[in-house]
Amino acid sequence: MLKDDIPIESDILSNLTQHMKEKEGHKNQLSTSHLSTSMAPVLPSSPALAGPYQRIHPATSLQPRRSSTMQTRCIHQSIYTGQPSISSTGFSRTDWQTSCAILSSKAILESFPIIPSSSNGHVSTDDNNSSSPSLEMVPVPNLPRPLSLTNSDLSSSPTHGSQLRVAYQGAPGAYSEGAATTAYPNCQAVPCDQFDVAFKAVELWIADRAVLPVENSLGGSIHRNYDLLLRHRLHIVGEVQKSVHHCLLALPGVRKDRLTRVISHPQALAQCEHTITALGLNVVRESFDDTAAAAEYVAASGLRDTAVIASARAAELYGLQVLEDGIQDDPRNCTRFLVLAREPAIPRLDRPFKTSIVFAHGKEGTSSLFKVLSAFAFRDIKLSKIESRPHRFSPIRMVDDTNFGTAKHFEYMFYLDFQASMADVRAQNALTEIQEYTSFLRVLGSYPMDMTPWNTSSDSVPSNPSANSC
Ligand SMILES: O=C(O)C(=O)C[C@]1(C(=O)O)C=C[C@@H](O)C=C1
Repeated sequence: MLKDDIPIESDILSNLTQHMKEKEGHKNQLSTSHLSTSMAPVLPSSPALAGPYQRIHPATSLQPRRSSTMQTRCIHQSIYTGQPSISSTGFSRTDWQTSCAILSSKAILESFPIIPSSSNGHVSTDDNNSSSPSLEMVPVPNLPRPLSLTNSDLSSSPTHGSQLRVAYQGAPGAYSEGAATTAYPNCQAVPCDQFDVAFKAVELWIADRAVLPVENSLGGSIHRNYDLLLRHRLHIVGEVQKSVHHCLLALPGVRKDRLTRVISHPQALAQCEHTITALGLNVVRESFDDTAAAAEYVAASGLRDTAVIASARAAELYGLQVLEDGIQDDPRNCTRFLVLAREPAIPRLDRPFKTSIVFAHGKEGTSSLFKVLSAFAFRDIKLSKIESRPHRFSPIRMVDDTNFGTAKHFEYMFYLDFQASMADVRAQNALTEIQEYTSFLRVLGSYPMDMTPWNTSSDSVPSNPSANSC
C-alpha cells in the first residue's frame, strides 16, 4: 500500500539528474507524436463518442454533482449536449423542454409551475407574486460535459490534435477554467467533475496538463489537492495566481429579499462569508462541487429562491443576472493554482523558480521540522508556503513513558515551497542535508514562479477569462 501510493525517493538528486537527461528524449517524442499509440495507454474506444468529453450514460446526467456535505435535495442534471466547444447558441427549445421534463420528473419543480413561454423562449415573471413562483426559462448553452469517474469518460479514446488540452475541475465558467486559459491561452480547456478526474485525465493522456487550485488568500489551502499530489505521480510544472472576483447571481427578475439560500463551492462561500452577512441576506449556505455547476443548476432548475456565488462569466454562460458584483471579503482575493504534467519542467537559473517538496519527518518526530527549515535558512533560501497533512499510512506514533503511560503523537506529511530552482546548488545541498532528517522525501516539481503584476481591476465582466491575474 505504502509502496504503491507513496514513492520513496531516497536519492532525489540522482533521480532529478536522470529526469533531466531523459527530458529531451520525451520532448522529442511528444512533439513528433503527441499521442502516439506507442506511448499512449491502450484505451477502449467508444464509437458512439465523437470526443472524450461527451456523456456516455444518459443516466449519469441525473447524478448530483454537489458536495457530499450537502444536506438538502439534490438533483443536478447536466443538459450539455456534448459539444466540445463553448458556445452560447444552439440550445433548442426541444432540448430545453426535455430538460424540464427530466427536472419535473424528479419533483424538484413540483412547486414551481411552468408558465407557457413567450415566443422568444423566455417567460415573463412577476417576482412580487411570491405565492406562485414561476420558472424563468433560461437557455443553457451547449458546453462541454465535465469528465467524470462515474461514467466511462476516462476510458474513451483521447482525441488527437495539436491543441494543448488542459484539465480543470468544474464546469465551464469555473474559476479554474480561467486559470487554465491563463496558463495556456490557446488551450482546449477540459472540464472534469472532480479533482482526481483531472489528475487521471493527464495520466491517461486524455489531457496534457491539469490546472488545480491549492490555496486561496482568504479561504486557505485546498487540502484535497495536497493529498492527491502525493497519490499521483504528476509533476508541478508551473503556477498561476488568479484574482477571484465573485458575484451574487440569480435568475433574471429575482429579488434579493426573496432569496432563502446561497449555493456555491465551499471555498467561494468562505471567501464571501462576511459580505453575505453584511448584505442582510436571510439565507442558508449550501456547498456545491464548483461555482459554475451551481450556476448551471439554478438556471436549469429554475430556482427562484436560490442565489449562486460564481463568476461574471458563469452569469453570461448560464443566463443569470448579477445581483451583486465583487462580493469577496477582500478585493485582493486570489487563488493559487498549480499546473501539473506527466514530465517535470527543466529547472533553470535565468528566472525566479519555486520548488515544491513533500516529506515525512524522521525518528525525532515533528521536531525534525526545525532542522529541515534551518537547512533552508542557513542557505538563505526563502520559503513561501508550508502545509501539513495527516500521514495517512502511519497517522499515530505511540511513545511509552513507563511512569505516565503512552503518549500518542499525530504524524504528518509536510509540504514545503521554497524560492529556488533545483538547478541551484544551494537547493541541491539543502535537499541532500534534509534527507538526514526525513524518512520520506519527494520533489513535486521545480517550476517558474508566477511573476504577473497584480491586477484586480476590470474583472467584473471579463471578455477574456484569462485576463485576471492577481
Ligand atoms: O468552483 C470554482 O469555480 C473553482 O474553480 C474552484 C475554486 C476552488 O477550489 O477554490 C477555485 C477558485 C476559487 O477560490 C473558488 C473555487
